[in-house]
Amino acid sequence: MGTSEWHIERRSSFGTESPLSRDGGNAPESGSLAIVVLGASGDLAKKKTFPALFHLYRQGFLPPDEVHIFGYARTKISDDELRNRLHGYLVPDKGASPEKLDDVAKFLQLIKYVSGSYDSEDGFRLLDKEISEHESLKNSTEGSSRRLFYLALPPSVYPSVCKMIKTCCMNKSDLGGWTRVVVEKPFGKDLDSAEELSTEIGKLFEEPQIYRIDHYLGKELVQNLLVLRFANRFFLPLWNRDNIDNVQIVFREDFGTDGRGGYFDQYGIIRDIIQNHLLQVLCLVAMEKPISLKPEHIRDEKVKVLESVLPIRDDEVVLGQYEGYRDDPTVPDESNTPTFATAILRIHNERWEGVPFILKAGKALNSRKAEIRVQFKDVPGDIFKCKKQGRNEFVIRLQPSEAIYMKLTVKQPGLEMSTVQSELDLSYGQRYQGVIIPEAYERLILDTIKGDQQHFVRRDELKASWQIFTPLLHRIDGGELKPIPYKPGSRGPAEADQLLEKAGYVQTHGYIWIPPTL
Ligand SMILES: NC(=O)C1=CN([C@@H]2O[C@H](COP(=O)(O)OP(=O)(O)OC[C@H]3O[C@@H](n4cnc5c(N)ncnc54)[C@H](OP(=O)(O)O)[C@@H]3O)[C@@H](O)[C@H]2O)C=CC1
Ligand SMILES: O=C1O[C@H](COP(=O)(O)O)[C@@H](O)[C@H](O)[C@H]1O
Repeated sequence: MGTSEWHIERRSSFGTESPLSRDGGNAPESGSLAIVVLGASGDLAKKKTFPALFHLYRQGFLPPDEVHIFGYARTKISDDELRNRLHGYLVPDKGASPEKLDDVAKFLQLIKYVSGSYDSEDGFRLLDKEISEHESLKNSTEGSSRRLFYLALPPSVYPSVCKMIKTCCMNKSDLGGWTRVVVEKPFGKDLDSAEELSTEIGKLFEEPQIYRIDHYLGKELVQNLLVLRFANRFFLPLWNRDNIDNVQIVFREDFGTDGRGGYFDQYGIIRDIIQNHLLQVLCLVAMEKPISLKPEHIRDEKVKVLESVLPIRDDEVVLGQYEGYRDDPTVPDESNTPTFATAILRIHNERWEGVPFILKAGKALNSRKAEIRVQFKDVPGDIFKCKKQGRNEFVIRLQPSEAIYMKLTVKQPGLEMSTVQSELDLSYGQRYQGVIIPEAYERLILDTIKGDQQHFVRRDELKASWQIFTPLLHRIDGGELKPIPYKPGSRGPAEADQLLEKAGYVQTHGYIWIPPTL
């Protein structure tokens, strides 16, 4: 089965053949695989990349007779020191069984560490030597070597690191094989810098070799969006401006920048969350049906949506900054960086004309959640006076407690004929008991090994997304727009709720969805 088809991943076998996803049309799906985590000493590597690799290993996707993992960074540490640093992040479940602990030890033995700089050949030549040694030990005769470079690094070093990989570390085999690079967000700071970065990397690698990761595309319910929309008759006729009043895509965190203030202050909430994660979700909610599930067909439709977005109006933006944000010593006292933003995007096409897409993200708020909330218009000719109960809503809770629920009006059970708002609820914890939902990074790294780019951002998508936000970001950077202070632990600035109301969102009072407990 090809990776371009919708399928359930086979847990027992490693890799599937996909003519479409091969880099050079000749990529082997077995043989030695070197996974190199650059920036192995950093936060992302220890919290996400290595744990994701560990989970893949435990499920049999990284067979030890084929795979070796390399950490690379400037910090001078030994193999064992890196392993010790990672150890605590590899046993997330409390009271792990002795077998699981044994898995951790075996996995850690697959990791080797190489220290070197990001802009000189010495370190990368050493890395290449280590990879080649591993390949000569593990390469199977019929297959060929595969090299995956994961850049868990600040984007400022991407160009030099890519150049070093290209100069020193490419896959050597003439039997095919491949070299792929995974780059983390943020890809640039605005349209020009993103294009510059893309051009520099594009001179070194072909687009099928570049995997721009956006981990929201690896979340279970984000991956479910196309199925929900295009495999259900329910939604087909309703999913348009005639029935939908407004759409909210919301990200909330109940903690602040927590030790990442220095990084965050250079970017702000729009570059950190909205321009990438929330906009990717918007694409999947708003795009037309692709002609097939081939990655390029899906990505073509996403680009069309992005290119249909109208310029953002200043009066449809509310920015906020939580009180205490500037207390972080790495944040300048005069920082104008928003830690909260609500922005309305308007899609100028036949399906969505007039429907506000409200993107909202904030740090240090009163709760942690990410969701898509599709609010329908009022029922015409309402004989039940439903309006007082609230509108129909279709909500996709991305996290925590993954769920899909539909708010609808029903008869209040009992003798009286009165109406009440209730819900049809598909809560994953209850419906899929015992099913472990894979971590986004786990799924996406597996896709890079398989050569499936469906859930990665293509260069033209990236460009179109920066085109939407760059004018607004430049006005914020220039101090023309100022964030409104808000209390940590609150809903954010009250002005954001007023904007929502102005955009047509009608809040349901007296009803709250509570995730069912088992
Ligand atoms: N952390 C997170 O939760 C997330 C991070 N990301 C992205 O992933 C990438 C890595 O993030 P994260 O791990 O947090 O970053 P870190 O700041 O932890 O940096 C990773 C490693 O890069 C090296 N490094 C740091 N600063 C520099 C510099 N100025 N020049 C050269 N090397 C440097 C350090 O290794 P050494 O000094 O040993 O070489 C460090 O251990 C970034 O692009 C980030 O935006 C994306 C989503 C979430
Ligand atoms: O990319 C980022 O995402 C995290 C939130 O990810 P989640 O999967 O926990 O929702 C955010 O905290 C961080 O600021 C941002 O860089």
